[in-house]
Amino acid sequence: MKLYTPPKPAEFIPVIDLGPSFSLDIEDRKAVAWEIHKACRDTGFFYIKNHGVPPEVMARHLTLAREFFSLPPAVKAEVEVAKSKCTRGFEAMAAQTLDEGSPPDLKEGFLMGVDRPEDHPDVVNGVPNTGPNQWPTTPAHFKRQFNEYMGHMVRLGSHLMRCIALSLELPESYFDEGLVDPLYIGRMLHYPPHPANAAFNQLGAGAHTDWGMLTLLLQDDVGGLEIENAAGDWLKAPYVQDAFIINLGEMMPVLTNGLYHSTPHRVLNNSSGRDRYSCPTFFDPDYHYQVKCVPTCMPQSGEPLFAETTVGQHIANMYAKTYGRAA
Ligand SMILES: O=C(O)CCC(=O)C(=O)O
Ligand SMILES: [Fe+2]
Repeated sequence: MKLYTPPKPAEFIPVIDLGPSFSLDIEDRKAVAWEIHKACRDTGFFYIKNHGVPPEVMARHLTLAREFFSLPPAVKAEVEVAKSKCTRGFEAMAAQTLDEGSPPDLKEGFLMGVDRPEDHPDVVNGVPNTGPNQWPTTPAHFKRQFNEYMGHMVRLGSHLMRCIALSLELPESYFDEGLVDPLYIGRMLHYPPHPANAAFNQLGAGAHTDWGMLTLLLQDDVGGLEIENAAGDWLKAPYVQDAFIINLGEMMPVLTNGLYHSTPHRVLNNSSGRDRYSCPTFFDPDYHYQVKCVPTCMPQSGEPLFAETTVGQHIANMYAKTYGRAA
């Protein structure tokens, strides 16, 4: 039975100490799962501390983003997404429009994901967004360091999915079958200071919800991320030292019959003269995983609110939609 009902829309984003979730004592793990449960039903956004990723790994990854984006435009263009069949590489400024109807986003980015060689059966069979990554040759350590960071993200994402299973009163291993070969996308983003001549309602990232299961966000101390609470008020999601921000993508309401929220968010770099860098990881079960209502959230009617889908189909639809708009 789930007694908790949010009394009113959140006015702040909780910071959850993930430390006890690594304990051998199930009661410790359940205590963290309960905090996650409340946050997922309320803001759909939370910070995590004591997550096991060393602070120097986080700092180094942000430095890597700064190094990459400061390369000359022609060098970045050598690996532009247009040269990839699976949306990997450099995303030019204003290549994406996250909020339909708004002007394109004032950000540039870099995307990598699960690396599949051209002769992999999924690539041969035309599975969307599947294939090889495109790596820049400078900085020389870019690929190695990015992959190392993603190792941390995959471990943390898998751990969080076990916490989320527990938070839904499911066995902790409930999602494991979809996490043998998870579908991850690592992104780096650069938001210049908001220009005075920006178009009407043009932001760094337009209001949107994320598409997948979990987003694990590393941001620098410039700030600019905002999230919409249930009352429709926009809250700032400021920098919290050594913390990641976790939010839920659109697959989570499907899993939970709407109990857990996929919260709209946006970015505006209103700092005076500082560039903002952020590194989201989109973490999903494997391409073929069926996303459907879990038993503990199934309504009595037996008919959940959302149609089931597969991870891959959903992600492919979203790429087509948001990059198509800017094009
Ligand atoms: O840059 C950020 O803080 C958020 C980026 C974001 O929302 C996204 O890439 O989906
Ligand atoms: Fe997002």
